[in-house]
Formats: sequence, C-alpha cells, structure tokens
Amino acid sequence: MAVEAGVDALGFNCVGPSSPRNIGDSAVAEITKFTPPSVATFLLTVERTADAIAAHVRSTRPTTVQILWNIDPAESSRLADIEPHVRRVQVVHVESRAALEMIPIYSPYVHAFLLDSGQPNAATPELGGTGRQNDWAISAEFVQSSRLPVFLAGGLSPANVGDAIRQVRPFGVDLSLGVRIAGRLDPSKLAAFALSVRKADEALNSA
Ligand SMILES: O=C(O)c1ccccc1NCC(=O)[C@H](O)[C@H](O)COP(=O)(O)O
Repeated sequence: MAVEAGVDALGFNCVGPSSPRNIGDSAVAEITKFTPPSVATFLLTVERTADAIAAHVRSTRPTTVQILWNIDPAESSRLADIEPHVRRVQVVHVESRAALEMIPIYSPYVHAFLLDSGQPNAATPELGGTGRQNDWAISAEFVQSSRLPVFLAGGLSPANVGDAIRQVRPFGVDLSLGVRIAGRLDPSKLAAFALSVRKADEALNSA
C-alpha cells in the first residue's frame, strides 16, 4: 500500500513488544527481499553496539539502518568499519537545543540524521512513534547546521507536513501515526500525505 502511494522508503520497527507496530526480523527479511530497488528499506534498531547492530542488519538485509539510541560514538565509528555498505541514519530526539551537539559527534560515521520526538532518558524511554511534533525552530537550525541530509519525523500528518517542509526544509519526512486509522495504515491518508508533500516541494522548487 505504501509503495503504491509513492513512498521512497519503508520503515520496519524492530523495537520490541513495547510498540504495537513491532515487526519480527524474519518478516523484515522476507519483505526486504521483495521490495522494489527504487524503495529504500529502513531497519529501526534498538541495538547499541556495532556488533549487535551489524548482526541485526545481516539478519534482515535492509538498505538502511536507523539507530534509535544515541550510541557511543566509538560504536558508531566501528559500525562504519564493519558494515560499510549499509546506509546509517542516526536518530536525534529534539528535546532542546542540545540536539545540535549531536551533529559533530555522529557526522563522521553516518550518512544522515533523523530528527524525531521522544524522551530516550525518561524513566520509561520513548524512542519514537509519539505522534507529537518537535520544536521545528530547533529542527530548522539543525538542518541549516548539518552537512548531511536530515529527515524530519514526529507528529507529521497530511495537515501539517506542508508547513513542516516550509519551516524546516528537511531532506525527507517520516511518519507513523498520522497516516493510520485505528492503528492500521489508511490508503486515503497516505495519498493525502503524498499529495501535501508533492505540493510543498513544487512550491519550494518554483519559488
Ligand atoms: O512507531 C513506533 O511505535 C516506534 C516505537 C519505538 C521506537 C520508534 C518508533 N517509531 C519510529 C519512527 O520512525 C516513526 O515513524 C517516528 O517516530 C514518527 O512517529 P509519529 O510521531 O507517530 O509520526
């Protein structure tokens, strides 16, 4: 359904039973095998060491691994050495301007950042899928300061994605709850989201 709606990438939440959208590694491995090559496949991993992330990648074969925790930069560096062919995206949770400090820390080792909402250090850590917008002023500053592509996530929907693109100017956008009804992907919401993204892109490109 998402591929038919024209998405550039699919994300697989291999994050454990705390998420209702969790999916098992073997199902991901089946889907990545048959995904058209024009569509990127993002493995969302909660692993924190290079060896464990590499094992997760090898068992699921995505084009891209999305690292949900702020892992030790030494592990990020080692992952680049042992898995050089998978695209690596570091998630940064935008809780304050401290998010900007992650740019020099991870830029040498990853291909892109993904700015999300969440509270990784809370008593019950929140790593994504919150349905909440983050501070777009900070996200825009992050985009301007980063030499790497930056994706924006967090509470996006067909109604607000145009404003998000205009204000933050991300490389790409990512969402979960905003295109679902009762927990399931909804084709009309997906189509409305894709249309809003296309309109915002066209307006920026013709400005
Ligand atoms: O979606 C989840 O349930 C989830 C749980 C734990 C870690 C990450 C999770 N999702 C990560 C994503 O990339 C979501 O697309 C992103 O957080 C945006 O979600 P939303 O705010 O619901 O659009």
